[in-house]
Amino acid sequence: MTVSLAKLPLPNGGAIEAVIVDLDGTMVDTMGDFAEALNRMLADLQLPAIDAQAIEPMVGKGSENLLRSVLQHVLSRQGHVPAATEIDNYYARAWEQYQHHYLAINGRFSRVYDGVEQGLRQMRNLGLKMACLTNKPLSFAEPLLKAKGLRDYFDCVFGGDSFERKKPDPLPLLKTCQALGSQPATTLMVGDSSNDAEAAHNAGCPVVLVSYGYNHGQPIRNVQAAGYVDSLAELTR
Ligand SMILES: O=C(O)COP(=O)(O)O
Ligand SMILES: [Mg+2]
Repeated sequence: MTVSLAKLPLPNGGAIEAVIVDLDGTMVDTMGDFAEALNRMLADLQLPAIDAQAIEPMVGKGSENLLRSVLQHVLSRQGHVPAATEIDNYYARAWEQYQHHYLAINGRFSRVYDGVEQGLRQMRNLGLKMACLTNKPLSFAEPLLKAKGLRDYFDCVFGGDSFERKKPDPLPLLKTCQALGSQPATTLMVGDSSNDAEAAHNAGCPVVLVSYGYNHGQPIRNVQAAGYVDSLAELTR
């Protein structure tokens, strides 16, 4: 089933008044940036490299979770599972190096998915209020959106460190609705993962998922949603 904004079943037959769009895996394919920044960081720490395929299922729950998963992966050897304390020993330096490298390469190894600009432009033309809500730190998200020419489509942008908790907690969605001045029931979340869907369900927002994103390595159609699209441009058809 594909879906368009005009056909979304909403309570009381209401219409969508606002849209909240996820960033990684929904608007921008950032796997190249993640791989580059993480491998530069791992080289600094004199740890083995990791390939993009192994990184993909780790993306979507913010940088701290990503770094801990990557350290866990590269510190695991046959017969050795790293203890939490072993990961802790690397964490502070890993975060510092990762931040440095990510900001240096941000956007250079990533690309905007087909249909994103068209979809965003059409949603703006419909007069919808629009926010970007990502689990990426805000200091990574803002320059990436600017570099890709996407920042000006949004009334506001929030990152994984903008609020007390991240998606899948509903708090960031509720706070974003507040900032937009919209009701959750008429605010559509557009994302690529169960993380986005869970946050939306718990916030009372309808959710549509893109078919091409990351979703922690799991098939996206196993995640409950009002619909699935192959391109953001489909939303306004
Ligand atoms: O976990 C991340 O860094 C990015 O996640 P996003 O899919 O919420 O943009
Ligand atoms: Mg995502």
